[in-house]
Amino acid sequence: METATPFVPTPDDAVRWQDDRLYLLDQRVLPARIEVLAYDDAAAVAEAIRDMVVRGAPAIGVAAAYGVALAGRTAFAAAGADWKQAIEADLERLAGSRPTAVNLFWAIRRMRALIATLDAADPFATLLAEARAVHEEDRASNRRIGELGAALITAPTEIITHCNAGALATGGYGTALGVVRAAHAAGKVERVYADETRPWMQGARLTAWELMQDDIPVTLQADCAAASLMAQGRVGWVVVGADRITANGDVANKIGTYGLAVMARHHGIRFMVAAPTSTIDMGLATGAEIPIEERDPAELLGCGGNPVAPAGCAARNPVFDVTPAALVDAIVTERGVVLEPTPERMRALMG
Ligand SMILES: CSC[C@@H](O)[C@@H](O)C(=O)COP(=O)(O)O
Repeated sequence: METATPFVPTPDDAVRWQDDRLYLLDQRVLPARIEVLAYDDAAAVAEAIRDMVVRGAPAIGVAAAYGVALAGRTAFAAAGADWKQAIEADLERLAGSRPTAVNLFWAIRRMRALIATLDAADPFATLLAEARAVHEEDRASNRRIGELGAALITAPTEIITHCNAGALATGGYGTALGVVRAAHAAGKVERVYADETRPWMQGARLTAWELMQDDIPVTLQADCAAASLMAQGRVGWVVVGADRITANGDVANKIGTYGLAVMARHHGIRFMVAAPTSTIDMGLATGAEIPIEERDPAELLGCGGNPVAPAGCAARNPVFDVTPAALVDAIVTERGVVLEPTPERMRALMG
């Protein structure tokens, strides 16, 4: 992996295949630096997912699909006709990179299903075409999610969003921010409040950056400022993305989302989850079964390299939480909208 500048990236280029290489916009250093890293092998892509060079559930899935294509290229170069055995270690590496976003496992399963149909010939072109399809389909899904989500917003209003569920977090356009983009184009967004999203600051570093590039009015707030803003009565919707939605409509998303949903219900504010169906895991009955990633407490104990807590202080750093379906007003997918999700309504959506 190396730093490369073959193009000037926009938020829609967080993941890009070009010149037979995978390029990832390094989300760890935004917005201070706009840097693109180049990847030629799956092990490095798995590391990029773990280290959050690329993050956000759909973007992780898209990057993993390209990672499988790279793995196929490496496996055929090393083992020729025996490439199917040789590719396994890389598939495991990719699957082990992060535990919560189900799009990762969805993408690997889709690539595996294709692998099962292939013969001993060089698989690279076929795997790459599938990865490109995963990428294109995600972009198209987000456009549709944007339209459907914006249609639910019936009057101009202020919106709170949490973390970053924008172009950067997807194959392009965004899920929650796709809804915001479409609603803004329709004149329905008076202002977006971006929670800063401790400890990784996706709201401050990524969402504020994306929305400012689109000239969508955005105000950054500390996570703990959301309740007092809601009490002022101008916010009509909370719009967030998801990392995994279970068969009953429970939603895992960035830590702090659950609290926002509780506060939104208290204030009579509606709560929208925007996500492609690749984020829905019908194999899990409820959110209690979702593996929640715990990251290094160092992410919490320091900020930008500066300590913010006493040395030796114990800390917990779960990076996702589960919002119960009962607090969700709408799940918006490319296949349609589920209002007040129940197992029956989720089954009807997923067929
Ligand atoms: C469209 S992205 C949806 C979610 O993946 C997003 O809200 C989120 O929680 C991202 O978490 P991250 O830890 O930055 O990968």
